Amino acid sequence: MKKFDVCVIGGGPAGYAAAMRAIDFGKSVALIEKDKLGGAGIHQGALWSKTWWEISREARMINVHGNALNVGSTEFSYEKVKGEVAQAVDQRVNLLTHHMQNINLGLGGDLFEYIHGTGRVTSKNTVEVSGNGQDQCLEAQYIILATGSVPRKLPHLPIDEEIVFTSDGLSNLTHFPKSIVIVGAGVIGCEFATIFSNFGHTKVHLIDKGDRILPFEDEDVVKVIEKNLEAKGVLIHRNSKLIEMRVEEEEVVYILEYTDGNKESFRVEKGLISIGRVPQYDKLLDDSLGVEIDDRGIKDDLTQTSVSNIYAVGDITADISLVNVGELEGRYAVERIFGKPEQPLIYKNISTIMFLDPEVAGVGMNEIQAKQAGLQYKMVSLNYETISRATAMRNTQGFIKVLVTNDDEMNILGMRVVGEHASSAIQAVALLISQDNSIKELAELIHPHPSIIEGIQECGRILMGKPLFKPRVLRNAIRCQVWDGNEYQDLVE
Ligand SMILES: Cc1cc2nc3c(=O)[nH]c(=O)nc-3n(C[C@H](O)[C@H](O)[C@H](O)COP(=O)(O)OP(=O)(O)OC[C@H]3O[C@@H](n4cnc5c(N)ncnc54)[C@H](O)[C@@H]3O)c2cc1C
Ligand SMILES: NC(=O)c1ccc[n+]([C@@H]2O[C@H](COP(=O)([O-])OP(=O)(O)OC[C@H]3O[C@@H](n4cnc5c(N)ncnc54)[C@H](O)[C@@H]3O)[C@@H](O)[C@H]2O)c1
Repeated sequence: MKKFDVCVIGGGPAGYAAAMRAIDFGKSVALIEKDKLGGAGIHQGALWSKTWWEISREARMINVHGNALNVGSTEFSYEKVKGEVAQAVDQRVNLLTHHMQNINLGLGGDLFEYIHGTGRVTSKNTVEVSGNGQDQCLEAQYIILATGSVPRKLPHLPIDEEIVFTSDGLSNLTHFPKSIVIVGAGVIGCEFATIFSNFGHTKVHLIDKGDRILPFEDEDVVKVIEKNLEAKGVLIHRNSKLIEMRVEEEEVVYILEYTDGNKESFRVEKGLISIGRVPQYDKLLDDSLGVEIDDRGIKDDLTQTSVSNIYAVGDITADISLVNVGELEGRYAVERIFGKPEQPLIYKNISTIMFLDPEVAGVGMNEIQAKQAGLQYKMVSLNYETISRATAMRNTQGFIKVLVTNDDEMNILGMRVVGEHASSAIQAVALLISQDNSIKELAELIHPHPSIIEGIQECGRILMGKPLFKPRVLRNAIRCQVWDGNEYQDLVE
């Protein structure tokens, strides 16, 4: 039986990051992957969907600016776009593979081994690997579970991955459908509504069980996204509930019931179900192990499960499903096992981008979360029209919104940026949040010009009462208020 210091099950972002960090400690590590290296970080997930999004944006630009450039209307070839996306995926897998294949060079021993097969933890220190024609059993001092998540399904939704898809099966599509209904208007649903509507070949219908799209995001953010989706012909179903969905003559028929009791039936070519993801641990653990599991998934205390040498990282822990969080947890678990973690595992400064139209970047709390936490906070919101980079881009749609503590310190609680280059604005604020630091730090820091991040600097100056643009003059572009637990009060007269 081969022996390793660590056995990592799952070769997605969390597992890969854990394995690579173990090598830094000079530990022997086996990385087991049952399907495709990279997991949802690459395939049918982050990289794949972002490549679709990037190309769809270019398509949209060509369509929008076509007249000015004398291009006229353009048909985009589904096959060619799909081919380009496949190349992006291959490129990334090739990089990881090359890196993995050469990782032992110069280490003075074979520390790393990649094993293709399905892993199953049979005892506290043993893992069985099957399905690759060479079943084997490994012994490991520590085991890290990183088997990710899969799309959530419900019995009344007829998912067949041919007519009604999840994101996992969407690459089976062979053409831009004439119409598609997307059930679940969260991150995946709205990203694909953006992608399909950007190409302009598909009529998109969008449904959520919440009373609006992106129900977990602030209303001002959602308003901009809704407006742009609807401008591209997306039908957002409101005040209604999906009561039936079926496949009929190779098309999707669905019935909505409105709040007034009326019902309406719709027929579209395809369906996409994006109602969340669930952790994947089916048949992963022998019952005798006693790893504690609750209705959300495997229970962990800062990545350690109830069995002391078994750790769980990434989507399997059912907290936050993001590549950066998976990597953070994977690295943290290994540092905790073999040394002292360099940083505590904190989630309050996790940053995200939602790839919509325009992009939405977020770090820390939004207003919904701050209110749920019962906080009083100061809020400043600054429209893109005040930022000269946005003027230069000829696109001033969007805003920056910063939340800070309602005291003299004004420590940053969170930020949302909606607009072009939104993601460029996140890093500095993420750092300040992790340090429990104040917006004042940014107000005095010299920023590059012209840049979107100058808008964050201006937010700081507004809160400190020394902005370039006076809120009382630009009332439509600047809001500066305090939420006192019950209502907003203007901070500038
Ligand atoms: C459509 C879509 C778009 C997304 N976009 C973004 C984005 O833009 N940004 C972002 O940060 N996140 C995004 N995510 C989320 C992100 O992809 C996941 O949070 C991340 O991939 C989780 O990493 P993981 O390693 O925990 O799991 P996964 O990536 O799911 O990897 C788990 C791996 O484990 C393997 N596995 C499972 N069981 C076994 C077993 N028994 N033995 C061996 N191997 C096993 C699986 O085959 C898989 O390769 C997106 C997800 C989806 C679905
Ligand atoms: N850009 C990114 O970072 C990115 C992109 C895609 C996915 N992801 C990750 O993947 C995860 C999964 O994405 P997702 O969009 O599936 O989940 P989600 O939690 O973002 O959204 C699910 C949506 O489905 C709705 N819903 C739930 N049950 C429903 C039902 N029965 N009928 C109608 N609507 C229903 C919810 O109200 C919610 O709005 C996300 O939480 C995110 O962490 C991240």
